[in-house]
Amino acid sequence: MDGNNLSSDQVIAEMLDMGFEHSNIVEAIKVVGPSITSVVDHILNGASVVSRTNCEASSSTSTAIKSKVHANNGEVLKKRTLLPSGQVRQSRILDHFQPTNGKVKESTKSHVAVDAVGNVEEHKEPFSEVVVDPCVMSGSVVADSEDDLDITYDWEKKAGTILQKHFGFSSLKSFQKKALNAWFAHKDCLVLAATGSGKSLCFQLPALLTGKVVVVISPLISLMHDQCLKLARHGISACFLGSGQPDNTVEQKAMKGMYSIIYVCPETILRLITPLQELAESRGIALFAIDEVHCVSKWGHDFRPDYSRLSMLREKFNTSKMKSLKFDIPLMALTATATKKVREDILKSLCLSKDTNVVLTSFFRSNLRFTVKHTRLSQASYDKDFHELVEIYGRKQYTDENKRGLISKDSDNVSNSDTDGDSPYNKDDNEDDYADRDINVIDSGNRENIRKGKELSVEFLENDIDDFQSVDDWDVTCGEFCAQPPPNEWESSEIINPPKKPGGRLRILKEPVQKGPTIIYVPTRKETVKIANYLCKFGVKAAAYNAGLPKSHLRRVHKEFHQNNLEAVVATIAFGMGIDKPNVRRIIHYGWPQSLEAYYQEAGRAGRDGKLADCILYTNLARMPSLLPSRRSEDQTKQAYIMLSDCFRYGMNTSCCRAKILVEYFGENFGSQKCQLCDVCVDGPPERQNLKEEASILLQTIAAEYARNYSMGDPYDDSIHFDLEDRRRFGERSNLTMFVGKINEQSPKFLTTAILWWRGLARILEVKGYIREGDEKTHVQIKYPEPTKLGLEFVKSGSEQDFYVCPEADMLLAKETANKPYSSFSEWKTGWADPEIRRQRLERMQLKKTTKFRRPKKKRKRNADKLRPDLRTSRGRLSAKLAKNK
Ligand SMILES: Nc1ncnc2c1ncn2[C@@H]1O[C@H](COP(=O)(O)OP(=O)(O)OP(=O)(O)O)[C@@H](O)[C@H]1O
Ligand SMILES: [Mg+2]
Repeated sequence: MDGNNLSSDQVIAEMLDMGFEHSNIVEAIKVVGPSITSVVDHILNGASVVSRTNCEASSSTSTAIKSKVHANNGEVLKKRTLLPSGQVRQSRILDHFQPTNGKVKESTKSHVAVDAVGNVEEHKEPFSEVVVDPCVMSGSVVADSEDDLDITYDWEKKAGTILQKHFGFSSLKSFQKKALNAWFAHKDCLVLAATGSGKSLCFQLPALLTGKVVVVISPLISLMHDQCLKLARHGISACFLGSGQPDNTVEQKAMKGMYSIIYVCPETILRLITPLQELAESRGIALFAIDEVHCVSKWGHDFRPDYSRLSMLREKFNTSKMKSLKFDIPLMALTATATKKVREDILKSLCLSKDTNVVLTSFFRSNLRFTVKHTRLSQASYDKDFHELVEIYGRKQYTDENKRGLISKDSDNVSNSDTDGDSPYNKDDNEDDYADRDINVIDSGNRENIRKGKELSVEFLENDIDDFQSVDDWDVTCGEFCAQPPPNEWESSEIINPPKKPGGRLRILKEPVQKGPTIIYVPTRKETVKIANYLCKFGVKAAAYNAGLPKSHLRRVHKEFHQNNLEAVVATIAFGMGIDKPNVRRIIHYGWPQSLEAYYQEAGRAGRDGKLADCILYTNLARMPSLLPSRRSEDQTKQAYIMLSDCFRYGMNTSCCRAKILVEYFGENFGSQKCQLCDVCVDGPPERQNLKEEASILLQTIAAEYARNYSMGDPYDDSIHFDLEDRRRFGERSNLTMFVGKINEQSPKFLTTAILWWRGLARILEVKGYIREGDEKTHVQIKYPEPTKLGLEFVKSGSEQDFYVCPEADMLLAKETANKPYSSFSEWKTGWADPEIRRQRLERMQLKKTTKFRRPKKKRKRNADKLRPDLRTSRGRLSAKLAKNK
């Protein structure tokens, strides 16, 4: 069967069956072409050059060769000890680093085939994988300990060559070296490093260094797909497995060792344990990498139940389970967003070994400029909030041409005849039927695909959120990205400090960021469409992205975004993890994120080229955030509230560097450092105010209630809380709003101070340890305040103690709006007791009423004209009804 007709694929498969090393086969094919005889000769005879014309051999040679191989295995398979069962013992990582006299084979430029679904096959064309010269390797003595050779130096040198050749980078970052050192020492490793710092390289290099396979567990198909395509660009063979993989031969090929890197979703890997064990015994598995490992933890922001079953990997791929292994196959777990609690959970849930190395780097991203802005988050505020974006992208005119940008219809003009049932956008299945009606994501002319009455409109979407529970939820196999790397990609992709300017980093805040794409994150699907619609109207090339949209649309958005054809993507969290586009200049969160983990993860999509990028959180500071619906246990709900509360406090902060809050949230000590870029660093904190009077009155009111309700025991004892029985006895407890009501009754001075302001003060008192939450439920902010011992002491001290604090954002907002006419519901609620405010408001209401009711009257008249005269009055309608019933 050997001959010129055999494909590289077949030759590799045959020879893997014979027990040859995959890397040796591939290397030999590159020299002698796809012929079993020539490849075997090449390997066995020390790389003697066999010309392609001599490659012909009959298929019968195959069996003969097999026996020859086994007879000669002393040469080729010296480093693979044959087990009694005939299995080949998997070599140690060290075996791949015998001194090679610097001989790392130069190979031709890669020609890696990428198929329609993004799998990258290495055996179709010669490809560039660095392999150790088989002859040198087979003749060398395997060193038993790292001390015998300068192995560390050796792998670093090789890694350097690979890095330069495949990725164009000059050196490894220090955390990458540490992670690789751990892997090299056969140890498990937990890598915690900032978004965009280059964690992927830590697990991609082992495949190239050893010629063995690396298996990467990843939570999203779109993410796996994206990474496979990137690897293709770098000449590395990879594939992804899971429900999103339409080609069912890929799995078989992967299990035969035909790809260097296998991406797989957690659900699928659990099914593949046995074939993977076989793979470990044939080509060998260098490493299991678990990317986005925070998904393991219930306390993280993206819990995925299937991740928690990955402890199976430690159980099934160790030396006691697999006799052919000399060492347990190392596990490498990686994330950019894990708090201390989550880290502990990861170590425990994955059953990582006791001597797991934890590689922890700074989470600080020095080129990200964080800002929080207040807005009402309504359609009415889009003009104010997005005018900058419209200006940046330079098309301010609303034109019909612009209108076609993304989603053809303005939400205001949606025809009610387009019922949900008719809309193609409600049908996720059979999406290809609708491909031609797809949403026009960019302004590329008057495409036929936007048909009258079939366009996407806000009405077609529920006010749904994207909740992330399984790999299929956001399954977007994106097709091929043809994006070329930007010219200086290699140089610019290091995370660097923004350029130093005279005047220091503070000056940079005043500078606009360069032009480049923007991602706007919103909580609901409906808002993605509304805002994208709005931006398109002003000529911004914008697209909506949420898991409810047809997959063909999502694919297009990915593609156009990566090809720099889109200026803004308005997305739910579905467009988050793993987006690695270097030039994203702006991440806008329009509404409260659910946690700081999610926020930092999404913000981490910005500025991955190291250049200055903006991360702006627009939110209504007058409103407390609420939890978006999701499946949660009671414990998880509590945790979700804690995370939401941390996020809320981040937004309310006015005195601490935002980057400091963020990195310290992940357990990093930022010390007295400041980012010098965020709004707080640049604007400075607000003036400190002595709020002793306000603090005293609030504490007194709370303490009075506490003393009244709690008649037994020592009120100064902090351990005493109201239990449920107490509550039953004394009725419902007073919440903060009731306390403020009491203050208003007692002190007219505070009549105009909004509850919004008191809420801020209550948070400050809580942080200072003067009050605590009296409810066993967790709330976004203190709701049922109880005094602590410290608080009661403060009350006792009368007005002796000063109470200097920086007002929080809601307090500033409350003061700012106190003298303005009411503008929002929350402000409307306050101030009615003040006769002057009441008079002004009533006057305004009267005025509004008279103008408002003039128009509808006309309308009613018009409608009335259409009605039969006898039905115009209720009496007429009643008699008509009675007549009908008769
Ligand atoms: N040693 C290096 N030198 C220069 N650039 C590097 C190096 N390693 C990785 N990079 C670049 O860093 C960028 C981000 O890499 P990667 O996607 O692995 O980040 P990540 O840490 O996984 O981020 P995330 O947490 O967001 O997934 C890539 O574009 C990559 O090319
Ligand atoms: Mg990553």
